[in-house]
Amino acid sequence: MNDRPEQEPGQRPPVVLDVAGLRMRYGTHDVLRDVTFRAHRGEVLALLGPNGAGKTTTVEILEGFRARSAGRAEVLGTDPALGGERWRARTGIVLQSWRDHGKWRVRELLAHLGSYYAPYATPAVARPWDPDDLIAAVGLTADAGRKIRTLSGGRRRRLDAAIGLVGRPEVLFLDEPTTGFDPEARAEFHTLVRRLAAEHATTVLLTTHDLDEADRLADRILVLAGGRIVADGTAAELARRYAAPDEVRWTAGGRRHTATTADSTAFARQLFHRHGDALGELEVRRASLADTYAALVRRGEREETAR
Ligand SMILES: Nc1ncnc2c1ncn2[C@@H]1O[C@H](COP(=O)(O)OP(=O)(O)OP(=O)(O)O)[C@@H](O)[C@H]1O
Repeated sequence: MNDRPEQEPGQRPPVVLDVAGLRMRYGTHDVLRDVTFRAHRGEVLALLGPNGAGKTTTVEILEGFRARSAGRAEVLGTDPALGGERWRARTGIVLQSWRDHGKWRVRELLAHLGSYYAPYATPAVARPWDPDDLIAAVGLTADAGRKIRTLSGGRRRRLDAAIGLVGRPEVLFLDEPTTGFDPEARAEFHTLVRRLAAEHATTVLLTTHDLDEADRLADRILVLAGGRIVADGTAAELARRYAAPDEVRWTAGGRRHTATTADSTAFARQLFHRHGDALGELEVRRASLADTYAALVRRGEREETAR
């Protein structure tokens, strides 16, 4: 089913996640100081940050599982701290792993959980997702009749994803969704998430440590460091806006040299000019997205310490 709504050309889809000045204090420690971002319908956002940056905390606040200390948070136009059953039925969560229900069979569990969502079906969104269609969408058809405790770790994670999707959520929260996936399962999962966004206009917020995953999957990357969003944009925008310097290496006069520069072409030109034939082993290493990310995190953490 394709439930992506008709949209006037040039019209921006509605805001689904709206977070402003979000703060979270644990004891005397401010984990989130001032987190501000928005997501529109059908957008996939990756929240990237080092260990302990507060990614899970942010997601849990938006899921309504954690009370914030201050600031504004709205999910589908509702404050998650006040969201009732009807609101919850429109959100989906993929938790780290579904440990219970080991004796249940895959299809049986999805049909059972799905039945809770039936009262929340609307003319625009049929709920729940048909179990067999959902099982096919996450690539578990061959395992539909198996008991959950006999599934491999990667297959369990696919089931976790199916559990998060069974109510056909309009917004989906994924906390490190592909941890433990093999490369093939990861690629299939990426395809599934992109399809949800493209065909069903599902808004997705996922946390990850994997820059490559964020780059492949997300329309926008948010970097959380020092309690703030220190960068917000596509991978290409981040690389352009916050590019870490290039590294240039060369030998001259029998010695090896290394320098960093924002303009490696101009730098190399100067080296040729200065050393002529004495210049050797010239290497230019362009800053990668990983370098840009590392530089952003360092800057965010430095700014936090300086406050
Ligand atoms: N209930 C709690 N009480 C006190 N401190 C907490 C609580 N939950 C989380 N923290 C602290 O808040 C900080 C952020 O934790 P959080 O799990 O949100 O980070 P994260 O970015 O998701 O980290 P990771 O990448 O390691 O999963 C950490 O220092 C953590 O120890």
